[in-house]
Amino acid sequence: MIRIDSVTKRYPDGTVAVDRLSLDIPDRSITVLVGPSGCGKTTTLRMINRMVEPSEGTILIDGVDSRQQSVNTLRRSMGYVIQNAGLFQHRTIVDNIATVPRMLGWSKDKARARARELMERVGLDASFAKRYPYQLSGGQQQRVGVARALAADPPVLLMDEPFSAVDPVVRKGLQDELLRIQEELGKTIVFVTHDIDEAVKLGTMVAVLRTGGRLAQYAPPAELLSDPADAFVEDFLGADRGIRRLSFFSSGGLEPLTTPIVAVDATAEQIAARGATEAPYLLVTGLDGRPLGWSEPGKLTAGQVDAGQLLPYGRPFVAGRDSLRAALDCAVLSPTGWAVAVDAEGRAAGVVSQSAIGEAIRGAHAHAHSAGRAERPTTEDGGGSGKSGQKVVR
Ligand SMILES: Nc1ncnc2c1ncn2[C@@H]1O[C@H](COP(=O)(O)OP(=O)(O)OP(=O)(O)O)[C@@H](O)[C@H]1O
Repeated sequence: MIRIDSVTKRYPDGTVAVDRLSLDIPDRSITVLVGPSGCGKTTTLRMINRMVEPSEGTILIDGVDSRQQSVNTLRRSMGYVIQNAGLFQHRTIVDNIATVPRMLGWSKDKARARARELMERVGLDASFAKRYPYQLSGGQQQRVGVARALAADPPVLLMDEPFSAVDPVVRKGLQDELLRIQEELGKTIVFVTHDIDEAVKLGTMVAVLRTGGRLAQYAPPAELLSDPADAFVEDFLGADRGIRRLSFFSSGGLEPLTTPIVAVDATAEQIAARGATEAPYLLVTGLDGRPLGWSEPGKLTAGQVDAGQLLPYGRPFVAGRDSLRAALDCAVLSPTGWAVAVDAEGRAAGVVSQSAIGEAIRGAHAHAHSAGRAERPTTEDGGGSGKSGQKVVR
């Protein structure tokens, strides 16, 4: 564990960048420092590897004052990733990644073999090995930056706004990749961002800092969203915090109705029987069980279903795996107001009304309230890093 114990940083010009900050950073998880520009995030991160020395207070690594280690030993145990990757422009990708192992005295072959292994781990094609950084996109360069930081297998990774310079799609890919790497390698990651969505998606714990380097709140993301400590945190979380909180609730409690589902080859009797359900529309599926679209019961004729005439079913959610937020989104975007649930193979598993989702939301809130706070799930496209809880996709 990294313990930041009542640490203050006062720069020579008198600026107090960090003010009596105390944080316990758990092992093998992602701790995010978030807050507005100038609130002391970078300074805090740099005090962990002693690029900046605290003016007061101590930083303990596994119970030992970080000042008791040599700076070199300390930094070797901490990979460091910055915005724009900070690659050596005159070195090939493979040699960029091999930098630290080479510094540690590994042979060129061994260091390059390690670098190639890491390229694969961060999702970089082996054909990039001999290229130079300028021949890679921004997102690819960031992957190289992550690979380079991981090269000597340090237990800790310090990441300073590593993904802020890339577009939202690439950024999402990099975030997902980081969650996957974290799950596989179990690193202790301290991650700085000014983007609260990124913080909520990646953080096991999130520290919200306010200007002047003071801690506003330190909590798991679900708790941050449900119980912001004060108006500053609430404001920083933004207006749609209620909706975003639904990302932490599983859709597993929903009970999709199967009766309004008819196969494209259904008989007149089957259509008639299905038409008598509580759903105002029928979901027509193909012979493979995948949804094709919605139809009013009276408009379906056995043997003559025209898929082109059906109402689009929108984006389905995977029952039990996706979150209540995803289910609600499907219902809101569906032309019928009903969400389509599918199984992991994409076959229709049932349909859910907005009011059923509303009930599930109320139930989840009540449960979270009685449990003290919402459980911290892991998510496929965000929200977690492989700890306890159910897989929920947001
Ligand atoms: N070397 C320095 N000398 C004096 N003041 C500094 C120095 N480095 C940073 N500061 C000040 O300390 C405060 C915190 O800076 P820091 O870079 O830690 O913030 P930050 O939260 O990372 O900001 P940003 O999100 O804009 O990167 C700012 O007011 C900054 O101007």
